[in-house]
Amino acid sequence: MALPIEDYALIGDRGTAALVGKDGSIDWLCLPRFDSPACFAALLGTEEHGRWLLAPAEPVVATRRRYVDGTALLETTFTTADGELVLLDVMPTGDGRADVVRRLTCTRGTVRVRHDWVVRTDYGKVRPWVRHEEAHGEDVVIAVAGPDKFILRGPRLPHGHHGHHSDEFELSAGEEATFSTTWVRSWRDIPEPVGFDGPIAATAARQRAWSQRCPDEVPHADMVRRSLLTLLLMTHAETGGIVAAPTTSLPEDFGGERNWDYRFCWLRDAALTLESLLGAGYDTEALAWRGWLLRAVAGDPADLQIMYTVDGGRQLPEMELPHLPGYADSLPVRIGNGAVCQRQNDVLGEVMIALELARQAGLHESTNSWALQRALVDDLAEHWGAPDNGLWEIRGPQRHFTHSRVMVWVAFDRAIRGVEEHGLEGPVERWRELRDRVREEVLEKGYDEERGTFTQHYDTAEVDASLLTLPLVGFLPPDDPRVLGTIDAVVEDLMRDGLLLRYRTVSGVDGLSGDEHPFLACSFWLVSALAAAGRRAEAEELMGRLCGLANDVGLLSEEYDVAHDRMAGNFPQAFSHLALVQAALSLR
Ligand SMILES: OC[C@H]1O[C@H](O[C@H]2O[C@H](CO)[C@@H](O)[C@H](O)[C@H]2O)[C@H](O)[C@@H](O)[C@@H]1O
Repeated sequence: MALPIEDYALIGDRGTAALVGKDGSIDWLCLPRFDSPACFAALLGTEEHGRWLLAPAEPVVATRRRYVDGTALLETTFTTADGELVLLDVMPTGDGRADVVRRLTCTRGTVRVRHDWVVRTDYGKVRPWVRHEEAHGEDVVIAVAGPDKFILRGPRLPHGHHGHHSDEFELSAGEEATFSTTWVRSWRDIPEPVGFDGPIAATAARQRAWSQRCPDEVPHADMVRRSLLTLLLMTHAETGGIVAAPTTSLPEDFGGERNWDYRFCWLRDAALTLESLLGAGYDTEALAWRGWLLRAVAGDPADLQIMYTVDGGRQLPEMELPHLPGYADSLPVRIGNGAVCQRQNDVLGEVMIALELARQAGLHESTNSWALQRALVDDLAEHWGAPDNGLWEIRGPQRHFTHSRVMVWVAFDRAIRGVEEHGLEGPVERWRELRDRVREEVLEKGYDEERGTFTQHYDTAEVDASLLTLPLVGFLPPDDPRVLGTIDAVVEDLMRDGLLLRYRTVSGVDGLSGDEHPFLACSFWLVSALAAAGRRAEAEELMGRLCGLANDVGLLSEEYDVAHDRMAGNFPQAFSHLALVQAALSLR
């Protein structure tokens, strides 16, 4: 059975990523790309669905974990009655290969080690054909199924028994053993061994250089650095696409149906990630993402999707995997995401903010990029009044969501700034007229005079945590009474155990059964809104609490179940980490 979500840590090579449990088991890995079928899927089932365990065979009395300073090299230290074993987990980056390298070092006494290599392709469904073979002068274990070939190397290889490759051996103080799993297409030759010291040192150096660029004076600098590094691991190195999370179907509601696949690039999440990176001074990364964006959305603006695959592909049909029992019996397990077909009118506003910030940071606006923005804004000018599914991707009837409409205002506003402040060309008069019209409409239909708050959509008295972003995007000043009233109403209606829900599910707006837990990004938005409104002490207190919810290696999931003190939803989630960075910057 899978561990609590917070007991996992992330390793990755910027093509894909794995979740390593505190127990030394890799329970989630999709190779070679984030959205490839998993070969280790125990996270959503049992060890029969694939995992790779290296850990003491004897009872463990204590486990400590950390990332090696400023890197994503994961070090897990197990203490047993007879000794201490350190496990270093790494996925080397920058070499175009797909390897997971695991080094065991016994640092004290003697430790008996358990090794269990269970490869199951197609998300735990298919048992590959496994054999021992000699390659490049050494014995290896090879697992082949369809298009995939996995090669296990190490000083002592496990033997097959009932579909598991298992072994036990002893390590004494000063001894070490390094194992690797390499993925290649099944028709390719077995590659050379990955090596250890060179690739690992190069990976560590690249990651450390990235972390060190984060300014020291940012509040909660360690958490911000870890967040930025986590966002880097979720950015596909070759294409610049940023996935929302490396997992699918970690539940928002334990035992419920709110299980979604996040291994794709949302324009919203990616744009917000970029905003955080630019805010923290990581300017050049904007170029890679802009390149991804221009390729993904190229074509008729009417065909714009709200999400794409990491290479900009448009097909991500949602389907269920009935062979998987789900994390904590949360069914269905889904792959693909039906929200791809939704209308979400906020998205262009988020994209326009990110591109405007890139301009402000001095990144040259290419003719192609601005022409694309103009075309997208012109298309929005035709359809901005349509109801939509909103940023929460509700599956109930479409509505006139206030946040979406404000983000339409933002799209026109940032297009106008392109002309006014950066000398770009466009129909600025028309955009100004539209911007004013949208604003008037929002103030008239999206504001509840009686309660003194903005509302979730035009036909409700409910509020929504997304309304906290209104001052952050410049729609109204942060100390405007309507903003202050909205902060109070959101806190009054949506605060649960000190954290914010996105909205009240009992209103039925999302068309789903069950409930969900507080959404961490919303709680970080509250920090930013409070800080902007001058309520600094409250903002700092909440920020401290939120940072304290991160797991022992500084990672956050999408939601937090305060009553049971556990993480919920996909993990780690870009939305939570990028909002953490933005909140920290707002406290600067
Ligand atoms: O809660 C229902 C929706 O949940 C997912 O969407 C959420 O995650 C997205 C990626 O981080 C984010 O962009 C969005 O704002 C969130 O609501 C899921 O992807 C949807 O299919 C689902 O309807």
